Amino acid sequence: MGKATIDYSLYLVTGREFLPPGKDYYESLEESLQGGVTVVQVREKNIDTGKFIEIARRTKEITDKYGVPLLINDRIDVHLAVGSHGIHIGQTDMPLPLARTLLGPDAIIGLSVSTPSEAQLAVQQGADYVGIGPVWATGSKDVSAKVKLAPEGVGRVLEILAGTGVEAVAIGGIHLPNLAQLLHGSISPTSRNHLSGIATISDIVGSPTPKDAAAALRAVVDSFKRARKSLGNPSSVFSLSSPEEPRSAESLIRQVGVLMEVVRKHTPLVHQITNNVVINDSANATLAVGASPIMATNARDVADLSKVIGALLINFGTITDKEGMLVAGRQANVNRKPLVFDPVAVGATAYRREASRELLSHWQPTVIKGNAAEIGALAESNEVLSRGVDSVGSGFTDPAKVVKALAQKRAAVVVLTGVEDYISDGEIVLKASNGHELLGNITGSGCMTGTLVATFCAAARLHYLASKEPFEDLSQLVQGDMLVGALAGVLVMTVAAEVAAARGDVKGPGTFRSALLDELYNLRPEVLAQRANVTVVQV
Ligand SMILES: Cc1ncc(COP(=O)(O)OP(=O)(O)O)c(N)n1
Ligand SMILES: Cc1ncsc1CCOP(=O)(O)O
Repeated sequence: MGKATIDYSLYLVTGREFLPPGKDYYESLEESLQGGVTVVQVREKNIDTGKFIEIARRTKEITDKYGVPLLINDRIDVHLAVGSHGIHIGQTDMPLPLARTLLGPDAIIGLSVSTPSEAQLAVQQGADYVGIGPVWATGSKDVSAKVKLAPEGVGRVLEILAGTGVEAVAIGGIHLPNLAQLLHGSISPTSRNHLSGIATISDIVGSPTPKDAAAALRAVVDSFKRARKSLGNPSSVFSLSSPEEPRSAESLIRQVGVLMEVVRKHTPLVHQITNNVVINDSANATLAVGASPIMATNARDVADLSKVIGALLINFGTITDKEGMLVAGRQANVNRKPLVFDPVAVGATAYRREASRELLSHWQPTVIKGNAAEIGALAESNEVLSRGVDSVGSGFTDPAKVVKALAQKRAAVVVLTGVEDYISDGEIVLKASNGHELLGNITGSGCMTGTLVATFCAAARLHYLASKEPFEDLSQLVQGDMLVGALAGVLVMTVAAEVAAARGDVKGPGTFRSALLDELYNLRPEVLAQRANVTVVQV
């Protein structure tokens, strides 16, 4: 019959034990197919062969009715007995070459992989597709001994598969609220390969309304795939929001001016979970540029807030409320609000490294902002070390390359602060050379920059939504040009600092600190445009 062509967009793995009480398996299956499931795998772990064959046979009658391919978990005999399209096997099941010999070239054979080397072998051995996982913890299978890949780990596997023709679905703990994070965060850093779809048990099987559950997941996956296809293969995840103008330094500076006006006109609410040292200065900086700060940290508070805020800043300088950070960030993704992550001193302790890993596997940041030591730690470079919250040494040999690579790896805009600031969305790199050395003499100036980046990312989103038909990409985590938002935060802070430092009444850090607040308040787009020193760096 020839090999089936499979659309892997929404892959249902069955699990009768997860059905809601009273829900019939076949009824649930049929509803999920009506909702848009594109491929089904019958997975039965503790069942007699006769019963397995019976379930697979009846399942096939239903999948055939909807023209959806059927695969069988592990069991070649059941596959042969019911004439399904193929099998899915794991690393400890029958070896793939042997399964291929037994089944012939036309059978679909999928293999579970967790690492790039397993993916490499899957390609060599002729797998048709791979199931990459577990992405997150799940109640549907005991994966306690397995590394949870998170979107970034899925991306590392996708890198290996690029150009091989082997398709990939991710599996494990995938639900509607983390789906967009997974799809975007797993785009592979260099080749920009992406998932063909997602596999799930409980999100569909556990639902009392599987048709709706499947339709909701399918809409996000379809939307993501459509957007990736229509854009070719852009290296910036934010290119999905198609920049308004060519990205020259002049046009970007002009757009920063527009965002300054947007903030003053719309006063976005900027939710900040930040450290004890800078709460007051950050709130005042937000007010000074015309936005409104809210500094809630409690997990019970932050979910409701997410619907009304313009953007979220998560600065983990004193990591007092990690639960609040986890919930707020996830909600920002769900509500498609910009999320700025400031991983203060992330390289300084094992606890911080672990906390950052946990946060970044739980949500997808829009912007990551840090000094050289922090960016170095996230980029896994040991070129720059930290001493407490500060960087030591003279910085990266090639900072532009580091920010661009990290932006690609993390599918986020990356801002590296220092004497010169570097900003990249993974496509272009900007160098901004404003600021004043007095910024280094007041505590929290880096944190305030993070605050302003969040503020202007909120403005970038508002500007986008007001100026165009919002594009219908349900999988897109944010709408608007976040590169411009990040640049605006950096420029407003550093240009205001220059103006403040030049004032006759500024005698040192104390007077500078108050003058800075005044100049943030007084700064106008024309002055910013005159002083902004931005260049596009070729990498
Ligand atoms: C699509 C998909 N991906 C991964 C798995 C897991 O398969 P395996 O590793 O063989 O584990 P069990 O399913 O047998 O517990 C899968 N079933 N489907
Ligand atoms: C079979 C399997 N393999 C890796 S995780 C997993 C379970 C996926 O179930 P859920 O979608 O409910 O997390």
